[in-house]
Amino acid sequence: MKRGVLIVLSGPSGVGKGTVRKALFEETDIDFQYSISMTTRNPREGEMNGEDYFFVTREEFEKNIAEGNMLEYAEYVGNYYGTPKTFIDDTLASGRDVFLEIEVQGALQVKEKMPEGAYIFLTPPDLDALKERLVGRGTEDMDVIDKRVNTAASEIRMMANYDYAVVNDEVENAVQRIKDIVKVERLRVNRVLPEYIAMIEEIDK
Ligand SMILES: Nc1nc2c(ncn2[C@@H]2O[C@H](COP(=O)(O)OP(=O)(O)O)[C@@H](O)[C@H]2O)c(=O)[nH]1
Ligand SMILES: Nc1ncnc2c1ncn2[C@@H]1O[C@H](COP(=O)(O)OP(=O)(O)O)[C@@H](O)[C@H]1O
Repeated sequence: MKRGVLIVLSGPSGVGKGTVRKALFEETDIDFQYSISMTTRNPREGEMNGEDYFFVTREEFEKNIAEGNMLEYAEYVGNYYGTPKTFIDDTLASGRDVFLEIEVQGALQVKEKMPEGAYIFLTPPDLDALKERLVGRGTEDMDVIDKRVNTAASEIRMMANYDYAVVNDEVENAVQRIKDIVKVERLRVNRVLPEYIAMIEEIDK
């Protein structure tokens, strides 16, 4: 059976990953399964357990790491964030596309394990715009914002390790660029896979 495409959207905090992802999921012509991450950070106002994140204690998170349940995890500005493994494996195996929205260290860990995915780095037009977005969102204190902006400077250097870079100037533009990338990835998978299967069948004869 055809495997789903793994789409990984990453980039610095405040660049607009969540905003772009939500806009993308509102498009009617896409059908991605969103991977809900696990985190030890506190829920923000309006966030729901099991919808935005699985909110857990540090002990619970460390137990999941020890039991090998995480595809990847990272410690980011004092909290753990990670991707539960089973959902990804099962969903891809069932032929559906999976969408991950994670920070840079985690995305690069996934790339090591699953290089066949489409790795997209969402970048701000510039660092001033990034800081303005974090301040404008108003969900973190100034010292956390400064830490996130400092982290962003080193994250942006990792852009070269991705397959695609998308500038989030306007949300609609970023959404369209990601849709175009997924079209290309589907073509790539659908072109390579039948040839590969034919080759295996030939060898098996
Ligand atoms: N490695 C990793 N990073 C994640 C995961 N889930 C979310 N993140 C990232 O962790 C960072 C902090 O997330 P959060 O506190 O929700 O802030 P926000 O994404 O800036 O709104 C962001 O860059 C997220 O994309 C995950 O499962 N694994
Ligand atoms: N293209 C854009 N132009 C201007 N502001 C944006 C854009 N994309 C997102 N934002 C704003 O920037 C802030 C951070 O966006 P968010 O999606 O929470 O980022 P992330 O998930 O990457 O941390 C939010 O207040 C959001 O409304």
